[in-house]
Parts: sequence; C-alpha cells; structure tokens
Amino acid sequence: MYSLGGIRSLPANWRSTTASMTTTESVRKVPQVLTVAGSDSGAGAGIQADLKVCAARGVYCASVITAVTAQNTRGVQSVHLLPPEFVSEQLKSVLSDFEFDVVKTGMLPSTEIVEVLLQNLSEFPVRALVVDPVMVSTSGHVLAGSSVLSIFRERLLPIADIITPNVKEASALLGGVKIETVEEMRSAAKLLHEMGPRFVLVKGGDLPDSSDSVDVYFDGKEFHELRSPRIATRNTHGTGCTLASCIAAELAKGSSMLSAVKVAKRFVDNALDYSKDIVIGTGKQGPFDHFFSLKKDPQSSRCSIFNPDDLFLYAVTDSRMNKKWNRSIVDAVKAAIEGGATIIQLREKEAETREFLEEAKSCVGICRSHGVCLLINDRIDIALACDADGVHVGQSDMPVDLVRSLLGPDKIIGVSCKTPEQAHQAWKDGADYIGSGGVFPTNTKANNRTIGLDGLKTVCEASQLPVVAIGGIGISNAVSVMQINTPNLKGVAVVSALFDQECVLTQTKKLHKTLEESKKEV
Ligand SMILES: Nc1ncnc2c1ncn2[C@@H]1O[C@H](COP(=O)(O)OP(=O)(O)OP(=O)(O)O)[C@@H](O)[C@H]1O
Ligand SMILES: Cc1ncc(CO)c(N)n1
Ligand SMILES: [Mg+2]
Repeated sequence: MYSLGGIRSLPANWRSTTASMTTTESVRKVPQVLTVAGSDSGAGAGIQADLKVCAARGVYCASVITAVTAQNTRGVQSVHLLPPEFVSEQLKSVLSDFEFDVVKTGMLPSTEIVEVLLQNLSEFPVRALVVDPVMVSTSGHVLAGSSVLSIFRERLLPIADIITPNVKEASALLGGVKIETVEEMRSAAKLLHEMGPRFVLVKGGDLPDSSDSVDVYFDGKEFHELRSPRIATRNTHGTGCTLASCIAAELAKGSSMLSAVKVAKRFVDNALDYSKDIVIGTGKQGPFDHFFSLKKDPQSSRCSIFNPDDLFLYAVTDSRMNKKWNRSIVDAVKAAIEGGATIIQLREKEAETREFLEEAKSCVGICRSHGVCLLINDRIDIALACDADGVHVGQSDMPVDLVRSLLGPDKIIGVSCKTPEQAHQAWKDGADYIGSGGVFPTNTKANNRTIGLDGLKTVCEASQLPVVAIGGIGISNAVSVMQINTPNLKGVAVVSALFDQECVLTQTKKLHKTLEESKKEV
C-alpha cells in the first residue's frame, strides 16, 4: 500500500514546528500551506479563495494550478486542464523549495494529475494533507468526472488526514448512496472513514430542507455535529474551498484537527454573515468577502475566532482584591493588558448586577481596542448584555451545551475541568477551551480540590481542547507548570499573582517574561 510516512504520523494533538517557533533576531518562520487546485476566473472559489483565506488567517499559501476554469457568478462556462507534466513541474518547483506544513487539494480533474500529485508527495513528504474532493460546482458543472473516483478511493483518501466532501461528493465516493439527512451524513462519514482518512467532515451546506447548516465530523470513534444557523444569502460561492483551506491554515499554525475544523466553520459563518448583502456579479451565486475582519470598526470588532494561544497569560479579576488595593476593575484590566495579559476574565462574585454590567461594558471597550478577548465568569446574562467575547463556567454552573445555544457559535466558552471525563464532556458540548486545576492550593476558591501537576498532565493529555492551568499559580511556580510540556497546555490563569499586588502592571510584566522564557526552554 502506498504510504507517506510524514503525513500519516500526524498525532491527534499535532503541532507544527513553525507554530511554536519564536522570533529570533533575523529568522521568522511563517506557517505555510500549499494548495493544489483549479483557478476560478470569478475568484470566489478555487485557488483564489484558498489564497484569500490563508492570507486572512495569517498563513502563507503557495498555489499549484491543476486547471483553469472560465467561471462567474452564473456558473462554469468552460474548463481547461493543465497537462499533468506541467502540474508536476509546478509541484516540484514549490515542494523542493518551501517547507510546507500542510498540503490542501481542491479540483484534481484527472487521474493523471492525481498520480503526479501522489508521486511528488512521496518525494517531498509534508506534515498533513487536507483533501477537498471537489467534483461538481454548485451550478452543476462537472469539475472532476467519475474517472477520478477510483484513484481518490484507493490512493488519495487513504493518505489524507482529513477529507471534506459535501453531501453530493460523499455520495459519489460511496457509489451513489442517498444522503439527505444528518443521520445519513453520519453513516456516510463512517463509511468514508473506512476508506482510510484519519478524519472525515461531511459538509451539509447543500443538505435539503435544513434551517441549520450542519457539518458532520467523525474521528473514527466519535461524531461531532457542527451546527450553525443557515445564513440567508446568495453569496455562498466558494464556501467549500474556503472551509478546507481554513482547516489547512489552522493546522499549519498548530491546531488540533477538531479545533481547526471549528475555527474554519466559524470563519465561513462570519464571512457569510458579513457579506450577506454585497452584490458582485449578476448570477445566482456570488462570492463573499474573506477579509471581513479587516473592515470592521476596530472599536466594535470582537475576537470572533478563538485562538488557543490567547490562553498564554490569562488574567482573572477579583473584586475583593481590587477593593483591598483600592482600584477599579477597569484600572485592573488596563494594567493587566498593558503588562501582557493575553485574555481577561471578569470574575466578580459579589458585585451588584447593575454595577457589574456597567464595569463589564467599559472593560469590553478597553479589551476590544487592544484586541484582547474578554470573558465573563458564570454570568451568561452579563456576557450577553455587554457583548463580551465569551464566558467561563464551572461544573455546577449552566451546562455547556445550553450556554452554547444561548450564546451562539461565535462566543468563546471555557469550562473548569478536573478530570479527563469532564474534559471530554466539555469538548462534546461545544466548549472552546478548558481551565484545569487547582494545580496548587489557593485562597481564591474555597473548598477546591487540588489536582497537582500530575492531575493537570492527565487532563491535558486526555483533552481534545486547549487547556489553561489554574489555581495557586504565580511567578515562582509558572515555569514548573509549563514544563509539564504537553501540546494542549497553552498557558496559565492567575488571580492573586496579578491582582493581590500593589502594582498589577509590574507583576503582569514579570509573569509574562517568565512565561516567555519557559517557552524557549521547552
Ligand atoms: N448559507 C449558509 N450559511 C451558513 N453556512 C453555510 C451556508 N452554506 C454553506 N455553509 C457552510 O459552508 C461550508 C461549505 O459547505 P458546502 O456544503 O456548501 O460545501 P461545497 O458544496 O463543497 O462548497 P461550494 O459551494 O463552494 O462548492 C460548510 O461548513 C457549510 O455548513
Ligand atoms: C476552480 C474551482 N474549484 C472548486 C470549486 C467548487 O466550489 C469551483 N467552483 N471552482
Ligand atoms: Mg455548496
């Protein structure tokens, strides 16, 4: 059997080397994706979409063109295949020169072109392969005929880390089975997984009669339904290419597969929502804007896509400490951000609702102007009212699946977990990260069982979500926490170490420096 050692060895919580690389004097490595796909002259889908989404997500994208289509918002007028030898020339040029983290494939219109791709990948192994088995455009034009089905099934799917067929493509790959319901999407995902890819995402954008857009993710053991309200717009041309390339971009930055898929789904949702009214072209299906995040008013733009690296220095406020040191929450938050906090949580156990809401609103303004996400502890109502970026809930607070349905797909949800079982449940319920602890004994939370570094490590290793460590962490022991060195552990959450101190700014700077140094050591 054909084997690409590098690709198949991607572990579940794989991180690329570039993602963890720190800036040195003269070298800065950029995550890199290669897309092997067709050109869309209308620039909504294909290579053009791939380049745009990678750029929007901060990833360099090189492009090998397999075919040129004459295409617009009305449909595909004509397709011109490039000679396989010339596709191979392009592949050799870039694969021999660049260090790609991920290769993503789109339109592969002939068996010969798939063969040259496989040949080149065996000569130049890459870390991950994302296969979007493009076959028919939404307008009904054949982009890759049934002649490619057997090489897809027998040789391409088995080496893919993830495949992202829409329902029609999933059906074609499975020899024409009917896929009209989410249940049938699940069965299809399972059958496709048996063909060899490590993960399968069956996209439901074209599922008939569905008010939600539902994608089904299968990792070989468990299913996950990624659901979001269907956006009423004509501008959906290129959603499939965008989704697959966004997955590739997130993997290149070091995400685990499920996080990459979730970010990609949210990216598509946000782009469609932002672009729902734009008019480009006169046809039935228009393109959308991949650069929505650049265009929002910086005062109002929220951190709509969660970046696990934001958990690095997680500052949690405490009203008693602020009172003790005679400072407002707003001043505490400003100082923490200035000192290098990468995310803020307001944890105000005793505050009156009205007063807390006003303070939370001010903090949202400050955080947004600095591009730092703001979460609210426990209080879903306050989070909604002040338009915070998300919430953090404990095991006895509101259940996560309910929080998700109240807050919608865009908000960040964190959950406190002490055990692998709780971490697993948090993932299933749609959380974005978990907070695990108390790592060390703490005064901030009464009757809280300490899990120690061993307990933290156990949770991190089992978790499908990024983890932030919490409980009794400060400058003196932060390094020992980060040294447990599991890919899921993204940072430390601190309360007293920053806020039960005379100068929040100085303490935050010190902790930031300590954490940066610990990152260099591991
Ligand atoms: N109107 C919509 N609102 C929200 N999400 C959507 C909408 N249409 C598609 N999506 C999402 O976009 C992604 C691509 O789905 P889709 O099934 O349309 O793929 P595709 O058919 O391969 O794409 P393309 O139409 O570009 O060929 C999926 O995550 C899907 O859920
Ligand atoms: C070139 C190209 N690739 C993919 C698609 C699928 O959307 C398309 N319409 N055109
Ligand atoms: Mg579609």
